[in-house]
Amino acid sequence: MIRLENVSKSFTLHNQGGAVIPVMEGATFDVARGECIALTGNSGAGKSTLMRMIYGNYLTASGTLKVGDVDVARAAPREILTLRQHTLGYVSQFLRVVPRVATLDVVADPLLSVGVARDEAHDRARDLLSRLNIPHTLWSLSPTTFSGGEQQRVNIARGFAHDFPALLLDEPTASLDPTNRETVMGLIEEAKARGAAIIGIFHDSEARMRVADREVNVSQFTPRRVA
Ligand SMILES: Nc1ncnc2c1ncn2[C@@H]1O[C@H](COP(=O)(O)OP(=O)(O)OP(=O)(O)O)[C@@H](O)[C@H]1O
Repeated sequence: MIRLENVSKSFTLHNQGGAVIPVMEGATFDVARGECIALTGNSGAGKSTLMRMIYGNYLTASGTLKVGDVDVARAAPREILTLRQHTLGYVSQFLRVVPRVATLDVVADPLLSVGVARDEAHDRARDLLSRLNIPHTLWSLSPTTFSGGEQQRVNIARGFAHDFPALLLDEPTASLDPTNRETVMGLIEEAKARGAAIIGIFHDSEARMRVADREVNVSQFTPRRVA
């Protein structure tokens, strides 16, 4: 479902004399449907960079980076938007809060945008918000004023609302209490069971061992720096 072949990337620091910093070289691996792989490696190895490349936030210098049939390394912006709408979900650590939109609509939005009927989308959103222990009284309010933990859980609910065939998870259990952590582990296991291909960064090693089928150590793709 997700296939990387010889993917490389460098950053050009325009404000520092155009210095070019290679950060990724020859990244090659794939993720099958129903499989979860964990990106590991030292701090600075390039885990977040790789996730952002797969999501199309960072340009890929060379190689192929396929999600389904789409080569993200070469796709036009419009194709990437369609991919994000239908195929590739991303649960980041923080919610990008849209002012004045009710929490229920924030969570239902990914479903509404792929044409799911309003009632069905709201039922799914209610179910997720209940499972993630967001009090009923908050559902009609914008999450703007919610606590950090509540915003994180709203973000997770939104990320799991649509059954994306491929999912990127950036520290999905970070700073959750044990009950909510368990719920998120359950959501990941359900996504795997329905056939989602998942790539995650899990600093929580227990979570990683439980849900990941394999680890891919990104340090092997970090270019060697010549001293
Ligand atoms: N926007 C950017 N501009 C320039 N360099 C960057 C940029 N983003 C990341 N880097 C560099 O790319 C390398 C990889 O960073 P990245 O954040 O992907 O590592 P990581 O493995 O996710 O680390 P951590 O576990 O600490 O989050 C680092 O050397 C970092 O300085």
